[in-house]
Amino acid sequence: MTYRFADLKAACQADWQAYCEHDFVTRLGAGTLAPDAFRHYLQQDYLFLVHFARAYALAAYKSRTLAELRQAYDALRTILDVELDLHVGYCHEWGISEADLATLPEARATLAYTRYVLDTGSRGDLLDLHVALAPCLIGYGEIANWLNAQSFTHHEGNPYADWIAMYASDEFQQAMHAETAWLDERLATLDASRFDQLVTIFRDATRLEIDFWQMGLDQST
Ligand SMILES: Cc1ncc(CN)c(N)n1
Repeated sequence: MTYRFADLKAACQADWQAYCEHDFVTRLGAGTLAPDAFRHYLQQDYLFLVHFARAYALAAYKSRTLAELRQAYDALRTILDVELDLHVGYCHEWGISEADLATLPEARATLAYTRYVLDTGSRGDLLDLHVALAPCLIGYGEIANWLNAQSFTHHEGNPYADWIAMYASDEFQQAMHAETAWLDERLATLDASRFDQLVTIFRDATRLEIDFWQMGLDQST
């Protein structure tokens, strides 16, 4: 059998759907999410993105070729210069200053997810690390597309419209497609036992994304 990224999702179908169609997501689309829940999510997501950037620094360290090194470098630069910059600006609009962000305590869901990704990358190889990062990069792109296709999603006057637009943007969508293509190429060479190892990583990371949404909804720390 020749594996593709779609096979990872199919192996974790229920978890993937619970992540992509979580209540936090549907309320974002409908514009009914409690502002305090979104604010809490934004704060924790800042911490998440800092560790996400570190994960790409780890990807650089794990690289074996110049192409892999460049891929990690480009991703790290995009997170720092685009996603984190946009995020800090977005936090500002929601009344959260950079000084607040610098002193935030880390919620347990943030700690669990980010350290899981870093640990998976530390003990495994570059593919393990990319699979642990896939729910993040590919998931948010799919979520934005799914929201844009739902009749309950409001674009006019929705306070979360900018957030959806950020992940539906050409830049983010291109990064998502490039990552899917990279994974398709790597997964195609694997045997069943290696693929099963990666399913475990992908499922764990997807479940940790679900917990991250829930942390936002519950405003848990
Ligand atoms: C928790 C989480 N997962 C994914 C993304 C998209 N990079 C994000 N900003 N935050």
